[in-house]
Amino acid sequence: MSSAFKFGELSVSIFGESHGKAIGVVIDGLPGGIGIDFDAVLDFMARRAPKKDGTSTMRSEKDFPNVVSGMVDGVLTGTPLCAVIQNTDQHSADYKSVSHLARPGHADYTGYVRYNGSNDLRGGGHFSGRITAPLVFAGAIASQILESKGITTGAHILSIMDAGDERFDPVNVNAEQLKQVRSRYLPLINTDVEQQMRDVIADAAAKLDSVGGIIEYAAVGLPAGIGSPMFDGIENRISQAVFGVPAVKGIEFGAGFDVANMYGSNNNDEFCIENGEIRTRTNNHGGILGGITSGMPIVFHVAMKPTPSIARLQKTVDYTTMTEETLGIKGRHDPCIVPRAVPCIESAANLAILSYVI
Ligand SMILES: Cc1cc2nc3c(=O)[nH]c(=O)nc-3n(C[C@H](O)[C@H](O)[C@H](O)COP(=O)(O)O)c2cc1C
Ligand SMILES: C=C(O[C@@H]1CC(C(=O)O)=C[C@@H](OP(=O)(O)O)[C@H]1O)C(=O)O
Repeated sequence: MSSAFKFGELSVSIFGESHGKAIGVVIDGLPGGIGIDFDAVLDFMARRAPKKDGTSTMRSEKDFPNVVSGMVDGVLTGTPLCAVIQNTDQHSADYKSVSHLARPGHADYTGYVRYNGSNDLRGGGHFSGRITAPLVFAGAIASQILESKGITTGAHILSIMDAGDERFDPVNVNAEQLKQVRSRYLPLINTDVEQQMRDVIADAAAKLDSVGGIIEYAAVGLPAGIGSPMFDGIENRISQAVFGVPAVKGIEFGAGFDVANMYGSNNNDEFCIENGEIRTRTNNHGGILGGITSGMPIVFHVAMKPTPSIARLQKTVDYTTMTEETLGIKGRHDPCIVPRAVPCIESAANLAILSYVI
C-alpha cells in the first residue's frame, strides 16, 4: 500500500500528482450521523493553502474540496468520504529543462528508481507537498469529530532557525489556548516573534536558500487508557501518519531526546490526585506511557527540513545520462515549509488519534 494507512477501522488513502488534473482522498471507517461544519473545514484548509505573503510558494491554489461521496446535507453518511481538489495553477515548463536532474533533497531520483522511470516528475508528482491538501481535508474532518468528543488539538511553530516561540506548558495547556494559536497564521503563542520569523525566512530566500524548523503539537481531553503496547501504540500511529507529511525528518514525544541526559528522578513524572483525577505533576512522558494515554496532554515536536528546491546553483547528476551536472532550479517554491506544514502535522496526528476513539 502506498500513500494510504489503515489504523483499526479507519483508513485514509490519498491520490494525485502536483501537476495532474486533481488530487484527493478517500476516508473510510468514519462514523455516520455526524454533522460537519463545512466553513470550518475550508478555514482549516486555508491555513495550508499557498499564500502570497513571502513565506510561501507563489503558486495560486484555492484548495476547494469537492465532496463526491460520504456526506449528504452536511452530515457524514458513514460510508467512504471522498473529496477531490482540482489543480489549477501548474507551471510544468519549470520542470522541463531539469526533468532528469536529481534535485538534491527531493525525491526525483528515488522516485525514478522506485517506479522504473515512470514517476511524474512535474512538480515532484506524487511526492509533492501539494498532496498534503487532501490530507488536511481529512484532518479537518477528524478535528471536528475529535472536538465533538471533547478532544481539542492544535500546533504552532516552535522555531525557525534562531527565532523561537514559547513552548506549550505540557501540564496545563488547554483547549482555549490551542484554538487560539491555531487560528493564527503564523501560528505562534508569542506573536512578538512573528516578524523575526518572517525576517529569517525572507533572509534565506534573498540568499537563494531555504530554512526548516520545529513544530509543536498538543492534544487535550483524551482520557487515560487509550492505545496499545509495542507496535500499535499512540506514538506508533502518530509517527507513521506524521511521517506521511513530506519534509518531516524527526519526531519526539514529551521531553524527547532530552531524556537521554536526565536522571530518572528528573524524568519521572510523579503522580498526584487533582479534583479527584489522577494526573502527573510534570509531563516529560508527553501524555503516553506504554503506548497508552495517561490522561495528560499529548505533546510532541516535529523537525521539518529546509525546502529542498532552492534557487542557488547545486551540483547533481543526470540519472539518465549518468553525467555530473550543475542544477539551477526555477519555479515557485516555499522558502520555508514550516508555516504551511503546521495544519498538515495537526491533520496527520488528529487522524491517528481519531482511529482510537471511533
Ligand atoms: C506543505 C509543504 C510544502 C512543500 N513545498 C515544497 C516546495 O515548494 N519545494 C520543495 O522542493 N519541497 C517542498 N516540500 C517538501 C518536499 O515535498 C519533500 O521534501 C520531498 O517530497 C522529499 O520528501 P522528504 O523530504 O520527506 O524526504 C513541501 C512539503 C510540504 C509538507
Ligand atoms: C502547490 C503546493 O506546493 C508545492 C509543493 C512543492 C513540492 O515540491 O513539494 C513544490 C511547489 O510546486 P510546483 O513547483 O509544482 O508549483 C509548491 O508550490 C501546495 O502545497 O499546494
